[in-house]
Amino acid sequence: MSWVAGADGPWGTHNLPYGVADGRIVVRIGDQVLDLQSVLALEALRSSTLNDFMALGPDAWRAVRERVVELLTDEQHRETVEPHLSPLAGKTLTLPFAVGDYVDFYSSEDHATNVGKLFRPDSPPLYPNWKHIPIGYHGRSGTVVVTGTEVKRPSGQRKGEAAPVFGPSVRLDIEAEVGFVVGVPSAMGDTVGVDDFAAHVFGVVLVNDWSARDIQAWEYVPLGPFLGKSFATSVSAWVTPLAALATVPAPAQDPEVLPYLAESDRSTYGIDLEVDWNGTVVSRPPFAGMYWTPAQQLAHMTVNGASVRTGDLFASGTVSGPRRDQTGSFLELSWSGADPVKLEDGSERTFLLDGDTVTLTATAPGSTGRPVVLGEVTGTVTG
Ligand SMILES: O=C(O)/C=C/C(=O)CC(=O)CC(=O)O
Ligand SMILES: [Ca+2]
Ligand SMILES: [Mg+2]
Repeated sequence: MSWVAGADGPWGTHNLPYGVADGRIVVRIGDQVLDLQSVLALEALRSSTLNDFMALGPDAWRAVRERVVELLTDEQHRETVEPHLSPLAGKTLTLPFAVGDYVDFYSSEDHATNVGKLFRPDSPPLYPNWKHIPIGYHGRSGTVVVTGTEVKRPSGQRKGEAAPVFGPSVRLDIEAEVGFVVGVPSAMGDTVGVDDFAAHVFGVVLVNDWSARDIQAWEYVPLGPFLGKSFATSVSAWVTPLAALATVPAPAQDPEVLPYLAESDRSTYGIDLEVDWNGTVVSRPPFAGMYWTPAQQLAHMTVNGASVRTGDLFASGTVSGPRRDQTGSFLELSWSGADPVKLEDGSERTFLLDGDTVTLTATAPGSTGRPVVLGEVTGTVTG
């Protein structure tokens, strides 16, 4: 048991996510943060991003985590460590890592099926490739922003009656996703095997991949997502290390995948998300049901010899479950606007209005048996 007040809650020593508060690397414990460079003699922690630390790899990550648990648990360290704890309230949390490349997948069968039906009503919802290849695209890392950053409604082209129309998006949406942060890079020409995920990936963030459906629907043929998604992607301020999370079995795949995607132990994380729209929980997307696992995504992303770098972010794709109240986008939740969502304040919504706030939260089974809370990601839309 930790000597820190509040450590018996969800932010105990079983969790210990990493972040950057007032420009310094910290871990969260209860409602406080521990300044790591003050208590650990590790050069990589003298930084305002996690990148140097993440590049050190699993042995260093494990050693630091074990030492921090010891410092916060063993009463003999209290006197030296306590001065380096301070309240989280009032601190400025910045993007915890310098984002390298950003890739976004499309790995929920339910989401892909729903979007297929809504965007391409005259074709089968899943293309024949979908169960053979983790579909994804390269996004815009320069517009990945930390939770709390306002999101300005994008303008762009959308389909009109006779000619395209230009103006602010009228179908602004969210995508509730789980993001994976690369720590250990790979060399160009090398591949990362499907069983080598934990040797490269440092941790997990929550992601909101804001999406302008009207811009997207007009522009995506034939090359895929572009300006409808590149204006903002929000991530949580806390990176939950993989070590904090328990693994759970991933869904079986049929047909059998190619050997480079075949995992010896097919597992994922039991991350249960909640989507809150202006104070009303409208959806609870279950990550564990995703068809393609993050290990398969990383293997696929590098199978052509493309390297990954420290700070690369790859997101799962919208997390949707089979039920309407488990969908990770408002496109699905409102069935493209046909079925408005009622909020607790009595108002109705289809897509986002200016002033709306969306907050994604999540919990997951933890590696010690205690549940882990992930850092939230929130954003308010401005006109
Ligand atoms: O199927 C399409 O044309 C488009 C799909 C998406 O918008 C999904 C996307 O960005 C990937 C994901 O988040 O699942
Ligand atoms: Ca997405
Ligand atoms: Mg985006």
